[in-house]
Amino acid sequence: MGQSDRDTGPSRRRVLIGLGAGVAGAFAQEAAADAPMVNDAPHGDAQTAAQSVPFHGPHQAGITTPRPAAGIMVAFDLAITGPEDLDRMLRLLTERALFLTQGGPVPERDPRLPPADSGLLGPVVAPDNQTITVALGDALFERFDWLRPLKPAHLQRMVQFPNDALVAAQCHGDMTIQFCANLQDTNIHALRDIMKNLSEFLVIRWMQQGDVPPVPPAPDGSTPSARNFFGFRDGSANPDSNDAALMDRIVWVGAEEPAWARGGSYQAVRLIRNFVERWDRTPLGEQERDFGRRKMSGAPLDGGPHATERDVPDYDRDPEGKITPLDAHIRLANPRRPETEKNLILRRAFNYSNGVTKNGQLDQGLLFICYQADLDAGFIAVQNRLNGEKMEEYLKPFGGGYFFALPGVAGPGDYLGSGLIAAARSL
Ligand SMILES: C=CC1=C(C)c2cc3[nH]c(cc4nc(cc5[nH]c(cc1n2)c(C)c5CCC(=O)O)C(CCC(=O)O)=C4C)c(C)c3C=C
Ligand SMILES: [Fe+2]
Repeated sequence: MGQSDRDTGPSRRRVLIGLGAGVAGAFAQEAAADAPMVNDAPHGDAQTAAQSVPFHGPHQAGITTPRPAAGIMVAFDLAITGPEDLDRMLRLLTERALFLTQGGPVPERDPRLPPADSGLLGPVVAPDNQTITVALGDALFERFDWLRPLKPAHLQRMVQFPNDALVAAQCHGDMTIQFCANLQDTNIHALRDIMKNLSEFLVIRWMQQGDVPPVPPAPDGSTPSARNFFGFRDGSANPDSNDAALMDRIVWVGAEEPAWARGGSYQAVRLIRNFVERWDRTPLGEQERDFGRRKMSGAPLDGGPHATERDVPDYDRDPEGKITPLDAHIRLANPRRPETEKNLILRRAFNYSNGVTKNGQLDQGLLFICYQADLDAGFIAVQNRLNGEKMEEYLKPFGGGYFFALPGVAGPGDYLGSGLIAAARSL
């Protein structure tokens, strides 16, 4: 939807109809015309449509930038043979991502040609908080002799954890693009634009859409975390993404990686089905013990009646797990010991709802995405601690993979992966 489409409201109709009859008739008509009509578009918001996230910088947007309401993770296989193809693909992708994230008018073309744009957002593409985050997979590095020596130190193929039932067609890939925006249509528009403009290079392998329900601010002005499909607040204990020094330590890779990779981050993606029917039949107390938090407030179990999700659990005072079970999700995920500080990860998940399974059950779950500076010490270590958790009874991971999110695009002359291409050419 373009800017002009979003601002069109019922007032135009009121003016037109009000011109016709006598005063009373006109008044009645005006009131009726003011009432919303069945196919009026839901009201867009010009302010949120105009929100844009800077594209240039040392890191890609869409990792530590605030997560908007809609996301799509798309994994591609790439039709490339040599560094020249990869170079052309990445330059073109950068060009499209810059336009799509910053917005602007769609070029007009000779009507005998296909239009330049799908038209989904109208004649002017609004940025709508769009971010486009590009990551490369282990499969791509392993396929080519000219890329293998440049593979980031921790990048590897995702292997099955004990509770997984991985579906081959929904795992791995050469590249992912994470699309995030205020509206899902904005993401779909961006995906279609990229598919059209890079059709010679891209084949979609799998994709998953997801959403985060918008949450009104709390009375004290703070923003509570959104709820996942188990009804629990999700994100409470995420590390502070505004703390640049912390992000340098836990999210962005540094000197231990090949020079081209610095400023990038490891992306772990997991498609995790939630057995929501079974969950909804589980007693509240058991649900709360499984997570280690109160369902309504999100507070840790050892907090008092006024505790909030921002309170920090004190496991030292509960060594036997009498209040927060030792196998509660949050206690396993982050035991809060000095030696587990190195396992911190930045989570950026979305809820997904894919309709109904062949067995007639709701197909809902979590599009789990996290970023870290070290994949082994991050996602893999945390998942290994979670293996066997009580929550597994309600979870079935079936897809995803490990990828490396490229460093940012420094400025107008630069492009995504330029350092990797330069390194490949100098091998
Ligand atoms: C391997 C990493 C993790 C996976 C996979 C994962 C799946 C998963 N999580 C929830 C719901 C919640 N997770 C919460 C906290 C939490 N989860 C992880 C890691 C993984 N979760 C971490 C590191 C943490 C933080 C722990 C801490 O620091 O205390 C919470 C509590 C609220 C919060 O902190 O976000 C919920 C709720 C689901 C439903 C799920 C799979 C579907
Ligand atoms: Fe979790």
